[in-house]
Amino acid sequence: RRYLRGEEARLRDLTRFYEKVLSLHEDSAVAVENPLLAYTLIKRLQSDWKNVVHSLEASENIRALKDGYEKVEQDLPAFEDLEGAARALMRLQDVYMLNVKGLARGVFQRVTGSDVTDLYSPRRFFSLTADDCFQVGKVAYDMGDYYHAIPWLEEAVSLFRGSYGEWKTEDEASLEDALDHLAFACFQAGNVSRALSLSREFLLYSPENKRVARNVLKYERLLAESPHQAAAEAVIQRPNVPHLQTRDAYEELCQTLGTQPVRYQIPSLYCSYETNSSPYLLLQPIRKEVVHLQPSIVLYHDFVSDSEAQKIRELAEPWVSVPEASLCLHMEFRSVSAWLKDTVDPMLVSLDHRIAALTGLDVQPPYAEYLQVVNYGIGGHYEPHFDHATSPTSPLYRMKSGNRIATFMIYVSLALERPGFIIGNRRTTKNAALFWWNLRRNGEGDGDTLHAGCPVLVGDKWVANKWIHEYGQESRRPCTSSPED
Ligand SMILES: O=C(O)CCC(=O)C(=O)O
Ligand SMILES: [Fe+2]
Repeated sequence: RRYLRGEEARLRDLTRFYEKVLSLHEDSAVAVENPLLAYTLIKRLQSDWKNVVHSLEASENIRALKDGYEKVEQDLPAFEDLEGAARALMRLQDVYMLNVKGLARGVFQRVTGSDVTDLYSPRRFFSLTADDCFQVGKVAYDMGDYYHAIPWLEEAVSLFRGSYGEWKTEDEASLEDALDHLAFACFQAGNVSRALSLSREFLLYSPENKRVARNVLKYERLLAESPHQAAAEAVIQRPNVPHLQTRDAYEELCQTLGTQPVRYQIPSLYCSYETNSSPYLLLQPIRKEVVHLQPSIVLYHDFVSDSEAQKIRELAEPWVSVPEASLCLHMEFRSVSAWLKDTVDPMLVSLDHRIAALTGLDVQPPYAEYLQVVNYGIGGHYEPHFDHATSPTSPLYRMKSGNRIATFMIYVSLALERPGFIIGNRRTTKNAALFWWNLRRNGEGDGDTLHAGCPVLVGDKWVANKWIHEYGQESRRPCTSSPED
């Protein structure tokens, strides 16, 4: 703003000078007749113009702009952050089957066959520019991921075509860049005829580009050698990511967001007011919902109040919202966590009491970990995992209190509109807590407790984990030798 103000003032001053000169030259005969005018004409030509032309104001203005930028530059997102944010968009696109065309236009639609579902309707409409789309495509392109690169570059090409000739200073790319990248991505994906037509279009704008001209010849030769390529509709696979076996189930759960509970059909899934025979809960039982049997998963509704949930966030915020952990760190796979020791606030002690009363377990350190508060940003997720250690060398054993026997997870907030966690076919609600056993009674990990946090589509999401360990629970949850138990 300061730069613009400076430049506007400079241009105003130049305009004033120019108009003054114009008006003095309106009647050129008078200029030489009046000695004052004659003097100022000579002065103008000798000195005024020189001062105007050699004025340093323009360069001083731009220098100040650059200096100001350089001062904050190291605090600005780095290229990795941009890559991370682009990958976060691509993850949302995959997991929620969002249509790229729609995303670029600002709508979050899942298109499956003839079904169109709106997953999120922003309060304020916002769409992407050609250059925005190009950058997402370029991140995928640079990783050799043509599956994602192609639809984003296609959007970029079509938007650049629509605004051809309107150069924007902030843009990194142009129609030519987008055509060039898209052509190569299509070639890599096996669609030679498409690569050819895009490269020809490129040459219309930059006929002197030798590299692309050579590519055109190469594509023409390839097509002449095997004409069937012309009709080949390339189907590229999504690049492999870890957890391939579980990925389909994970994504399907994230997409369907759970269906209605089926407890009507299964009487053993019931609701109750839970006191667990604890005097602590006698006057204020907690609403318990058994959501799954094997493994046993229990949901405690309104386990925390709104003000407790708010307090948990406030206590964790200084750790998760340090400047460098802002939006950049939160986007993509990132989640940021804080460990809250009981001494930090008396509310944490009362949460511990409530957890102990409900579960009947000892949650004093070292039998349980400090409360871990996790904040996920947009695209933030937690891939399918176990909470318990699956290897004897796991750092979890450093507490010398055994493995994580159970998880008590509190939903401090849900991502706006999109719940982030689904148990089987059921989704959780804010302020609720989930409890499940990670280990069987014989101490072995329960392979059926594999779980995940779906990518956050909108806003951010907070959860708090209390991990309870094996030691200290010997008489509270006695072991058996039966592997079924
Ligand atoms: O955030 C979620 O929904 C799941 C978190 C989780 O599983 C964990 O923190 O271990
Ligand atoms: Fe977990």
